[in-house]
Amino acid sequence: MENKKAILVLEDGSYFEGEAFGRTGQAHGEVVFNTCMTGYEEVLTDPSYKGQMVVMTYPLIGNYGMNEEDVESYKPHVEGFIIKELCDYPSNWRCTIHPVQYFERWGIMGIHRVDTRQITQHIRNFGSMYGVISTESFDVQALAETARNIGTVKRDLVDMVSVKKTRHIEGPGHRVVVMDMGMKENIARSLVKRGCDVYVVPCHTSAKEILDLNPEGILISNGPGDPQDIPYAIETIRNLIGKKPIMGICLGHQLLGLALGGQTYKLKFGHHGGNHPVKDFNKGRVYITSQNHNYALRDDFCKQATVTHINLNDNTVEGFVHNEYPIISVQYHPEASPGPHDSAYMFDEFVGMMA
Ligand SMILES: NC(=O)CC[C@H](N)C(=O)O
Repeated sequence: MENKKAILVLEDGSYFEGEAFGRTGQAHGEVVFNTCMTGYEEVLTDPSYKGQMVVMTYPLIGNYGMNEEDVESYKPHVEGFIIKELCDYPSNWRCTIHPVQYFERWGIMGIHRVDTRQITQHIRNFGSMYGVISTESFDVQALAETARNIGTVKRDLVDMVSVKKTRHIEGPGHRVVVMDMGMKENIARSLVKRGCDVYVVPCHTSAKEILDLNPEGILISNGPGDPQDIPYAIETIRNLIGKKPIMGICLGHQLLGLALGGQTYKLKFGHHGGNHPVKDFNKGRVYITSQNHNYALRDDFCKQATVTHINLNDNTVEGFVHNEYPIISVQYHPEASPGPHDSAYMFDEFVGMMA
């Protein structure tokens, strides 16, 4: 692999020099760190990372290559990938493409041979921040200025990753409409595995159009960005509450909370990884969960719902149920991918609500 110099500059002026892989030029986004030890294919292709550059804390990435089955979307969505060491010679019987070729094919910028522990500690201490990866300019002050400006540009990230037209995955069981806010494919797979007849609809679909599909349940998916930036989705969900069983996952969970009158806030550096302990009060058990979010619901979020799950690391809200209607919602990822499968029971509960 050709050794081309690259630099990562954060908005506060701190910088890290390393080597480029994939596309060259410049890439920018919010820099977050992910603590998964495996699962880089799922991380790269999770649409919730739109607008973000991910630092992997695990030091060796790419050792099992890439394949077409473990992805969460047909293409990568990270804006940039920041790693300690990219494996030159991946080895796995399922590997169909080398990570470097994958990055080149999709025009994604990567930087490796940087001290990912130092970057992670910096973000832990000072919070997630915007950053720029560059192979063409090494002017730290100018790049830091560019990074600071990124945060001020508002974009509808959800609209950028949601399906453009309704997708139908036929099944013999309950009809579920998934509001696609940036759905990870394993949500669809988890429903299909349970026999559901799945309609994945674009984020701008109205409540009436959703109800016209005659669903037995509605699932609001994960997705990128700040939930408060998409008032149209909150309005749609408000018009669905009480009409059908609903399940919210991650961004979907935050939007449901907002539709019920709750409030969201931004965490210092978010939860991104496959090792977050969550207590389920109803079951009296602790599950290790897969997580990827920067925002959270306040714990006093509304009177109509009850908090059912909390994160044991920082006591933030991880799930709730509605006090009157069949609505369940979790901040973490019951579909895992990557991460532990402890929480797949949430999909069984959703199917149970529809039965
Ligand atoms: N994975 C998700 O759905 C993330 C939700 C939201 N974008 C957040 O960062 O909190």
